[in-house]
Amino acid sequence: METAGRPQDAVVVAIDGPSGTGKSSTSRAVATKLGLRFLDTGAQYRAMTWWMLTNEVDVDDAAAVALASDKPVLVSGTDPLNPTITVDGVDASGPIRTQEVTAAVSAVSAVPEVRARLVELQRTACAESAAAGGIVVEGRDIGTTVLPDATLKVYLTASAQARAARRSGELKGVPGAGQMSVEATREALVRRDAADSGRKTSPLAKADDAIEVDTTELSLEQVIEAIVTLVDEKLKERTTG
Ligand SMILES: Nc1ncnc2c1ncn2[C@@H]1O[C@H](COP(=O)(O)OP(=O)(O)O)[C@@H](O)[C@H]1O
Ligand SMILES: Nc1ccn([C@@H]2O[C@H](COP(=O)(O)OP(=O)(O)O)[C@@H](O)[C@H]2O)c(=O)n1
Repeated sequence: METAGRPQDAVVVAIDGPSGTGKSSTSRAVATKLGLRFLDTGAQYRAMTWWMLTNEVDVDDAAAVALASDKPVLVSGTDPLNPTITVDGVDASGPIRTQEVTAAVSAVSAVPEVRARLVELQRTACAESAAAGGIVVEGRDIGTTVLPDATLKVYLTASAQARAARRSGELKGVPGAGQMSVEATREALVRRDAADSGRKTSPLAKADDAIEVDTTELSLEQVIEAIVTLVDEKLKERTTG
């Protein structure tokens, strides 16, 4: 019997965790290795935030953000080798990584109307990926809210110091991202994690059935291997019932 492409056979991997734990890099690599699609939901919240800033919506005015939240047309390309994001047809992959967007994104992502809109896009991307075998989706609330029936849920952690060192190393190569010391980067990411964990709607949280992986002492390659192994184990459980 032909089973490929059936939604119930698709592999859905949810990867959540705070900033700099390695969600994007590991998710892309896992999706590439397993031949799955890839979705960076943080990029969508960043794109929404960029649109608000560009259109002079006060990001601290939740009512104004809510009112504008259905205006931007966001499109995410889910090829892990070339993930893309456009806003109103314009490539937003560069502008969404600036410090201005990073500083404003937690306020925008706390607005329930923004979340409702983006969660719908995320579930649609997941449903569309079934024909390709499935998807790796990364963010803050994928296992708890967006895809509670995911095949595998992983919650990545790492010490704040390790995360800050990784992030500030990475930002050195991004034009327009601005330069910050490791200490300033650490303070900014701890502040953002607190805002993301403390919001009312769908906060950053580990799902009860997520497997926690502390990446502080692991190389990127080790984290990728660990997650591929966890997916394999889940698929074996499926076939053995
Ligand atoms: N296990 C790891 N060890 C060392 N560096 C890592 C590890 N995982 C990710 N990185 C690096 O840390 C930076 C942030 O990773 P990223 O995947 O963007 O994290 P997140 O999506 O959780 O914010 C990137 O430069 C990435 O290459
Ligand atoms: N599923 C998600 C993903 C991101 N976000 C928000 O989007 C922001 C940016 O996410 P990101 O994944 O690009 O953050 P980094 O850790 O990569 O800098 C987060 O700080 C959250 O405020 C969210 O609320 N829910």
